[in-house]
Amino acid sequence: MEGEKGNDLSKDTVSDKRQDSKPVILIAIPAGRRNGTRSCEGLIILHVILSSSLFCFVFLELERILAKFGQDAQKIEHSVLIGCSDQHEAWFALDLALGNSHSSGSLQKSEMESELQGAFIDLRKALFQLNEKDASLISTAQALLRWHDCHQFCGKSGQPTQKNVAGSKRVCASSKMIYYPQMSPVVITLVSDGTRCLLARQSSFPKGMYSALSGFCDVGETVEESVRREVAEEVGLELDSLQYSASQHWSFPNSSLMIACHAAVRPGQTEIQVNLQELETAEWFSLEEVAAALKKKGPPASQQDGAIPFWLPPKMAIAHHLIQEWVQKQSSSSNLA
Ligand SMILES: NC(=O)C1=CN([C@@H]2O[C@H](COP(=O)(O)OP(=O)(O)OC[C@H]3O[C@@H](n4cnc5c(N)ncnc54)[C@H](O)[C@@H]3O)[C@@H](O)[C@H]2O)C=CC1
Ligand SMILES: [Mg+2]
Repeated sequence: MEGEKGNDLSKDTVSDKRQDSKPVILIAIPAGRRNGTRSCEGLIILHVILSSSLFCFVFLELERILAKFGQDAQKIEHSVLIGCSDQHEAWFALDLALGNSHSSGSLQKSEMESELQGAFIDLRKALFQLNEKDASLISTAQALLRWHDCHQFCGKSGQPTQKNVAGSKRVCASSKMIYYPQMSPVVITLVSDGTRCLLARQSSFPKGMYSALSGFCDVGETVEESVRREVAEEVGLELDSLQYSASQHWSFPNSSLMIACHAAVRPGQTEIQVNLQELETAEWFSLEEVAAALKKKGPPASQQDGAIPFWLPPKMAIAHHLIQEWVQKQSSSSNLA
């Protein structure tokens, strides 16, 4: 799919531009998994075609499909604006609310798949297959749709809230409260001692995968304070310096703004105390080890003794970007020496 999201198309006026030919991306959030808690992680499924690009429908086609499955075309009003093309063609996303074979009155996943001649796949897997632009659209779509699903009632009056047409907010007519989609800021930090970098594993990570240290920002903290606290909490290190690198929207567990930083400890102050409540392990790795791991694509096969060699997060994760940046910086400074 071509085009940028975030073009100059006002979210509140886009309703007038929504016409029959506008594309819609279909998303299915299974019933029982719609509560927005950590257990939702990785369970959202999306429709992607095998050629690794997003599969979109125009409204008329979608109306026909919904009618075929006995669904009201009004369901399309639940769609949310997720971006637009260079030609100012608006893109919307719709949660199909698919049921399983035991739920009645909802669209059935398998029947929908045969009608669409495609397959719903896990969000994490979809993100691996798509290009950067499409992956970003899909994660925006999932985050917005899940936010709407979890904010149908006003926290003050208890009354139902109403979505605006674009889906950029919800309003309570009774209390006049306006709710906007939320993101949680998360810091992710690659700590270096000058020659090695510190990588850690959480028990929930795939076997053998190590990443940079991460953690949610607390209310009232600056990014710098969060980085220093998280590193101290998770591995007991005091940081000497830190530097911002990049940021990324991340769909898991809900909607996070990942803020990536490089950090350094003073030489000789490298002894770590791993907080085993948060991490499974943390270790210092040399440039050679990290550079070799970066060259591997995806999880390596297990060795004869069953052990999985150390590997790093995939390209689409900001952790990968941080690690790659560190390797480049270290390699160029060792070439200069
Ligand atoms: N894109 C990437 O490269 C990476 C992304 N991440 C993401 O960063 C997130 C945070 O990293 P962790 O080390 O797990 O954080 P963490 O070290 O702060 O620990 C997670 C715990 O923080 C608590 N918490 C506080 N505020 C929360 C909030 N707003 N939402 C959910 N839980 C909250 C919960 O008890 C949760 O179990 C992960 O869920 C992961 O998906 C982590 C590493 C790499
Ligand atoms: Mg953490």
